[in-house]
Amino acid sequence: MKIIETSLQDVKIIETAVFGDHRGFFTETYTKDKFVEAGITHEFIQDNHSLSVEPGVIRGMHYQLNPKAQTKIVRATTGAIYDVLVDMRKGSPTYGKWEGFILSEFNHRQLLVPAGFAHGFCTITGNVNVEYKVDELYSPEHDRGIAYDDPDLGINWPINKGILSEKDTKHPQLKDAENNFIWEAK
Ligand SMILES: Cc1cn([C@H]2C[C@H](O)[C@@H](COP(=O)(O)OP(=O)(O)O[C@H]3O[C@@H](C)C(=O)[C@@H](O)[C@H]3O)O2)c(=O)[nH]c1=O
Repeated sequence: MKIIETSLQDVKIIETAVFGDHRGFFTETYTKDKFVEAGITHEFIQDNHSLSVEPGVIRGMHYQLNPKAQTKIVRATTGAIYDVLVDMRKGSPTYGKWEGFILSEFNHRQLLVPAGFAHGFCTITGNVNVEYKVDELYSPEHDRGIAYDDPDLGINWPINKGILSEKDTKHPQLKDAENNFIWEAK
């Protein structure tokens, strides 16, 4: 298993060994011992799965407030997404910064999204299945978002006009968002 650091503090790309043959491939997507050895020690207690039918669907930018903040491990099992994270942790060296990552059925990459990051993605193909593990249960009372098109963030999405849920058209900018995250050095 390979761990690749990113420009965002504590965000990591995970590459598991993929064994291809004439039938297709096999990979262990989550193996507790290997992940713990790589420093990913969270207890993942819920698995999520979404389907986005069209290219250009944007879901985001989502987070849950403490004490229900979630660490996530995200992957695309069909199609491809441009997955974006924003560091919302006050005091973090990368506070207010964003980075985008291609996650696809072809690169098998998974992304570790630490608690305190807003997370969202844009589908760049049709029929995109995204699956992710979380270490806190869904809590509608703690569920929050920031605007995917916040001009202060300037996220460079791969499309001009996304297909969004009604909820996702109404999020505040980062500067006006409810935010109780503090970065802690490891
Ligand atoms: C996230 C979630 C939603 N739901 C319900 C609430 C709602 O009726 C329906 C659809 O919810 P949403 O519109 O929030 O789904 P979606 O926009 O796909 O939300 C997801 O977006 C990505 C980017 C994330 O990072 C996730 O954590 C999550 O916020 O599913 C659950 O029951 N459990 C969950 O864990």
